[in-house]
Amino acid sequence: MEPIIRTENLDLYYEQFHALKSVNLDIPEKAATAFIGPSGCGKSTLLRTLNRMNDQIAGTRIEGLVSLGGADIYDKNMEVESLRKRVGMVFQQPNPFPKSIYENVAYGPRLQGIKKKSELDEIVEESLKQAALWDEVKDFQKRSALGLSGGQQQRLCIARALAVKPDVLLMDESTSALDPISTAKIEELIRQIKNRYTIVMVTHNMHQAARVSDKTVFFLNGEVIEAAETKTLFSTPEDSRTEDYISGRFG
Ligand SMILES: Nc1ncnc2c1ncn2[C@@H]1O[C@H](COP(=O)(O)OP(=O)(O)OP(=O)(O)O)[C@@H](O)[C@H]1O
Repeated sequence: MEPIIRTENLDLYYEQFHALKSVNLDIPEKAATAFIGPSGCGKSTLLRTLNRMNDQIAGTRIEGLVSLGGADIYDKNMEVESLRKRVGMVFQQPNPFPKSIYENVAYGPRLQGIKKKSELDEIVEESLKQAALWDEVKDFQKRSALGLSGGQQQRLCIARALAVKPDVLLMDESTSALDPISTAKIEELIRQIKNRYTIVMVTHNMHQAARVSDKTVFFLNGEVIEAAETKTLFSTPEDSRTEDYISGRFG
């Protein structure tokens, strides 16, 4: 699997606190990678470094390299807006705009200058289909997104992220606020789209990582303990700490 994202000797500090310690990691292109590990081990912190969301947290300092398609994303010439277009993000809580279903998805493409209604219609339909929401909302696209269920809102947020055709989709515990049926729908849609997009997901749920990801990365105290093909990591982990974690002995 070809890496699209690479971190080299990546350290991150929140003021004095050393949250990521010399992380060396390859994220394969057009596949799903899951970050697992106990609470506070740095999974979300690393995810946020991949589209520079940590820039917004005062006191954050980064050393080392994060590259996307070979380009250093912390280079002074990197435009953060265009980086975030290429690396989209879906959060734990669904956060649709207080606008119609249609306008939520059309928002990004409009910002990119697409004005033609037929073109926008096509992007909205395709994005809603990819997010497995089209059949449920195609006749109600003018209704407020806030009237959708939590699970539908989360799939709408995924559609909104996909509408700008990102290379990478970051998902930060994107099913943890949802019921099991909504969670299963999102897992299924990840399986459907992961051959077209690079997906990086933080999950507390090891079973979810095993079900949907191709590669799994196990973190402990800000360090990558083990990164391997998901099947290998869950069947024959190399490190005893990985084995203890996946067998439920801690965390
Ligand atoms: N904005 C911040 N300022 C200071 N410390 C922070 C900040 N965000 C996270 N941390 C600390 O960095 C460490 C890693 O946090 P992070 O949220 O990345 O862990 P996580 O593995 O995603 O945890 P969880 O599974 O609970 O979400 C924790 O000790 C956390 O308290």
